[in-house]
This record gives sequence, C-alpha cells and structure tokens, in this order.
Amino acid sequence: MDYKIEPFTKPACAAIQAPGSKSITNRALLLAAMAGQKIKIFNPLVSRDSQIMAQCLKNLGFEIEEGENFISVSGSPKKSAKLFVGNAGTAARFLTAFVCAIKDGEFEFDSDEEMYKRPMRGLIEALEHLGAEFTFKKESFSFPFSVKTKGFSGGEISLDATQSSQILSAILMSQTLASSETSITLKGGTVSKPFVEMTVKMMRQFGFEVECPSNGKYIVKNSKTCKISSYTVETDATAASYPIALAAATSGAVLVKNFPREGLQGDVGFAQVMQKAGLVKCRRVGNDLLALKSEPSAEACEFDFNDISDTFLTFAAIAPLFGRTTKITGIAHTRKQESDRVEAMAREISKFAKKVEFDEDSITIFPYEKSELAQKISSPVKIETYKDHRIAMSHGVAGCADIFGGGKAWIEIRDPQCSSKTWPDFFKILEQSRKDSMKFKTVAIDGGAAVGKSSVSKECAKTLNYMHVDTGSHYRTIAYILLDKGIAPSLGEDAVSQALKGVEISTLIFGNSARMSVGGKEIEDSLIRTDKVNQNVSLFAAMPQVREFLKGYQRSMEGVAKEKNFAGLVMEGRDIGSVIFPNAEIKIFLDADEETRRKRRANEGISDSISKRDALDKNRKTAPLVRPEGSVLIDTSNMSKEEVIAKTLALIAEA
Ligand SMILES: Nc1ncnc2c1ncn2[C@@H]1O[C@H](COP(=O)(O)OP(=O)(O)OP(=O)(O)O)[C@@H](O)[C@H]1O
Ligand SMILES: Nc1ccn([C@H]2C[C@H](O)[C@@H](COP(=O)(O)O)O2)c(=O)n1
Repeated sequence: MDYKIEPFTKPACAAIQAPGSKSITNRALLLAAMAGQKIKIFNPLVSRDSQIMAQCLKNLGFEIEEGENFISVSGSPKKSAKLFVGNAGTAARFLTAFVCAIKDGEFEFDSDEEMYKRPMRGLIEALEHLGAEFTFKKESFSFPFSVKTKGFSGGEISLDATQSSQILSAILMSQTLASSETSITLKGGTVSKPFVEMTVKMMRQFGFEVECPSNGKYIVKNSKTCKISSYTVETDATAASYPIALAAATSGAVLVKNFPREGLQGDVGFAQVMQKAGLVKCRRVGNDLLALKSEPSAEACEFDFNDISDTFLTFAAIAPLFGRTTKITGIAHTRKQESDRVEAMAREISKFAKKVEFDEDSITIFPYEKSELAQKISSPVKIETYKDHRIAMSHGVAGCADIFGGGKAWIEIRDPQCSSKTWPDFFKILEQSRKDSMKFKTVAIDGGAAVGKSSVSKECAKTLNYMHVDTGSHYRTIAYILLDKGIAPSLGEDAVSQALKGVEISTLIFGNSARMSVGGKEIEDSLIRTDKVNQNVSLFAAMPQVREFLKGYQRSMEGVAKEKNFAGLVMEGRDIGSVIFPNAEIKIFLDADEETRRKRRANEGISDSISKRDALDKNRKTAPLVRPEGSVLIDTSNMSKEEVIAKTLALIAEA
C-alpha cells in the first residue's frame, strides 16, 4: 500500500512520544536472559525486531510474560532450538553469540533474505576461535546456518568489528557467561561507537563487570550476579529525530516527550547537530525536549554522522527543503544495514533535489532554490522504502513540509508498514500531530506588572504564527485618550462613560500583533507608556464601564485571528483566563517576586509603580487580577526569558 503524506498547513504545534528504544529493548531482553533471575522490563519497544528477540528467547526455553507496557524474562536456555531472526541485526548478532555460551548445544538459525547479506563474518570468526562449529547452508559466514556450541572459557579474542558495532556488543555481552575472564582486542576499530558504549553501560547497569582499559581493548569478567530485578527502557533517541526534524520541516514547535538525557544513547546528539545546522533550537523542558523552528543560513553545511549514523537519513531527507547544499560524511557502514542506505537515500532524495552525489562514505545533496522546489515537482514523488523503516519515516517527515502552500500532498511512501520495525504507529502519530497542529487554540496569559507577559506572549505567537493581543495596551490606550480629553479618573464613572461614547475602536495588524486603534489611527507606544498613563491606567481599568467597553472587543479577537488565518490566539492581561476567555485551551498565570520585577523594569530604564498598580488591579471589584481557575502557575523569578517561553510553548504544544 502507498501512503500520501498530508503536509502541515500550519506550523507544527504538537507533543509526540516516541517509542521505547529498540537498541535498549533488545539489549535488555538479552541481558535479562543472562541474569539468572526474573527481570521485568518496563517501556519496552513493541515492534517486529523486539518481538523477534522475545520469540527467539521463548524458543530457547525462557519464560516471557508480556503485559501493559512491560515484558518479563525468566528461566534458563535449552540445549537446542530453531531461531528465526528476521532482519533484526541485534537479534541476529546477540543471539548467535549468546547460544555459543551454552555447553553442548546445537542451534539452527535462519533469517529474512536481507539478513543473508548483512555482515556476520567478524563475529563468526571470533566464535569459531572460541570453539563453536558453524555449518553454513548458503554462503560462508552468513545466514542461514547451524551451530554446535561448547560454552566459553574466557581467554583472548582478536575481533574484527569494523563492519558492525553489534559484533562487538554481542561478544561483550556473551562473555559475561564465560567461565573466566575474557580479553577482547579490536582489529581495526569499530563503527557507531556510541552503541558499544550503550552496551557497556547497560551491562554495568545489570551488574555485569566490563572494563575498557584503552581504546580498542575490553575485559569482561565472569561475574554472573545481576544487581537488578527491573529495568526501564528509555525513549528511542533515533526515533526522536523524526519529531525534532518535523519542527524544522514545518517551521513549528514540537515537544518530544521524555527525551532521554545524555548517557546511553548516542543519537541524543542529533538534537545538537540540528541546532548547529541552524535548523531548530532545542530547549529542555523537564523530562521533555522542545524543538523550535529556526532560521538556517544559506551557506552549505557538512556534518560527520559516524557516531549518530541512524539519524543521517532524517537529516538527509529534509535537506532539500532548505535551499542549501548539505554534505553528510562517515556513513559507509550504513551501506550494509537494512538497505544500502547511502545509495537508497541518494536515489530517493534525487526525486526532489536538483542533484545528489554520493561516494562510499558520504552523500551530498544539492537542493533546488527554495522558491523553485514547488515548480520542479509536478506530480507526487513516490518514495521507494526498500523495507527500510528509516527511509520511510525520514521521507514521511519531509513530506510534512507544505511546499505548495495549500496542503497539496507531494510525497507518497511505498510500503509505510515497514516503519513497524521500530515505530509501528509512526504514520498515525504524524497524521494526529498534523490534526493537533490545525486546532485553533486560545492561550490566556495573565499576571501582574512586569512578570514577563509581553515578552513571552509575543515570542510564542511568533513561533506558532498565532495572533498576539496585549490587552494592557487597550487599557493604556483608553487611559491616554481619556487623559487627552481632559478626563481624569477623579471625575468619576459618569464622566468616563460619557467620554467613551465618542471613542471608536478598531484593529490594525502588524506582523503577529493585533493593535487596537482609535478612529482608525494607531496610538503609539511612546504615548501609552508614559508616567502619566502608568499612574492613571489602573484607576480607569477598575471602572466597570471601561471594562464593559473593552470586553466585547477583546472577545472578538478570536474571530479576527481566525479570519486573518492565524493558527491561534495569545492574549495577555489581567483577566483573560478569568473573564474574557474562561474556556481558553491554555491558561497561564505568570508571577515573579517584586524585587525581580522592579529590577527588570529598571533595566529598561523605566520607573513603574508596579506594586501600586498591582494592588489596585488585585483589589478592584470588577474583573480583579486573580490566578484563574485551571491555570498553570509559572514563577519566573529565577527563570530566564527563554526558559519561560519554552515552558509556555511546551504547554501549548501539549494542550
Ligand atoms: N524571565 C525573565 N528574566 C529576565 N527578564 C525578563 C524575564 N521576563 C521578562 N523580562 C524582562 O522584564 C521586563 C518586563 O517584561 P514584560 O514587558 O514582558 O512584562 P509584562 O508582564 O508584559 O509587563 P506589563 O504588564 O507591565 O506590560 C522586560 O524588560 C523583559 O525583557
Ligand atoms: N486585561 C487587563 C489588562 C490590563 N489591565 C490594566 C491593569 C494594568 O495596570 C494596566 C496596564 O497593563 P500592562 O500594560 O501593565 O499590562 O491595564 C487590566 O485591568 N486588565
């Protein structure tokens, strides 16, 4: 089945939870099988690769229990079994090494045809050296085969893991079961080192001893004691590259839920590369990562993806969207993964780029000019996926860019189901994110003077293409007009009421901001932010007649924002969440201690009667300044502006 990607006609504004890590899940399953006691694994990835691993462990005689968001492993292995590893590189390498640790065993292995061609030689040579006897059914050193096993007794191994880091990971984990210490020396290094570091760290988390005394040398002790009884799998950092790239492709904001901290997964580094490339800004918000649109420069860029090679496809697929040449190096080893990824990506990307060049280790994408891209694509680009989940998902993200401007689909993915290898409902989630981003949301931001309402509201509106309305400026404008007419608050409500009758208000739009105008004219900031206005505005704002005069106008701003095709509305003030839009999708109450606010104003060179204004605003009878019911309180006293903006955008993305 082919699948047309519907582009995002609004900037992405969504929260996405990527699944648990495939690499961690399959390592955890194997380490649990080696633990000698029952281990419960939480948040495992449920996908073809992990199902294959779990099924193989079952065939080996382990008891596997699958429940809501957990899988447990207990028992011990049999001496013979038939194992089918599909095209799962981790299952293929890890289980081949693992069964060789079993004394007097005999095992039969088969796989998908794609796996027949993937590198096994380095691993099998090492296992033969350790005593295993392989019989190959087709090509030497390849699937399918049978193996007679003798167990491991430790000693020295010289290992060729130049073609796949999984070969080294497999040997490292399996040697835990050897009867004495094993010393491993690499012949010629390895690729994707972060995955080896992941293996070492996870072995230690399980309580298995491994030392890395120098680069290319490892010592595994025969410590069979496992320290843990449960293990929680982190969100997959490679999968998280797709929502990060989505923020760039759609010029929006995506909250990547439970984004892993640096530690186990090298692919968390993708966020930094995207940031260096100027494609997104990344901000930590608690456990999550917020990826925000950025303005990339027009200069050609080049990045070495050797350490994060699973994410090179994500970077490559969106490169044609930004009108500048992109070179990606360090990816030779990906030619022997689920597909020849360098060649496959070059072939597919060339369908929507001016030119793509590649050699053994790199790919260079020469895009069309940004303005040319839409003209060059006359009919939807059909992307072949070569049964490679990452080719499907990376192009899925590229297809979210609205290159025609009207939401016309331009990328069609062949066999999107191949994404089930690591993210079974990826395309469903992408489509849900598009729908979420289409929802018009009203954001109410309230708080006292100088808490940061304007700074935050304006920036959020700009990022999401929402319309920004500063209702404080409405009260200031009214105060200025009345004072200009010689009406002081002391003249009383009737005089104010009378004077308001002649005031005609309408709206002017400047970029993302809607400004209230009087008699069709803009009243400039310099006129409404004077000492005189500061001293009188709260007195006018306390009058029910003034509030009633502005209430209908302020509520009408939702309609204006929709009519002007803004993606949502951010309105700031004192009573937005309590009176103007009590049903707003997001209600935020900003606060900060008085000293901080006074200093912020002083930095601007403004002397403002903050506490006096706040007291008047809080104590008036009509629409006083209160924390609205259902609002999120953010105390900004010890937060930078960027942190408050990120927190607010995260709340909007999640609403
Ligand atoms: N988190 C923050 N850290 C440091 N400075 C900040 C922060 N938030 C805002 N500021 C600064 O404080 C000043 C007041 O901010 P801002 O105008 O956004 O507040 P406000 O709530 O809209 O004020 P008012 O209601 O009086 O218009 C500005 O100079 C702004 O740059
Ligand atoms: N929704 C609102 C917005 C503002 N006011 C009053 C109270 C403030 O002191 C004054 C100026 O606002 P600022 O520019 O400081 O945001 O306007 C209000 O009563 N209700």
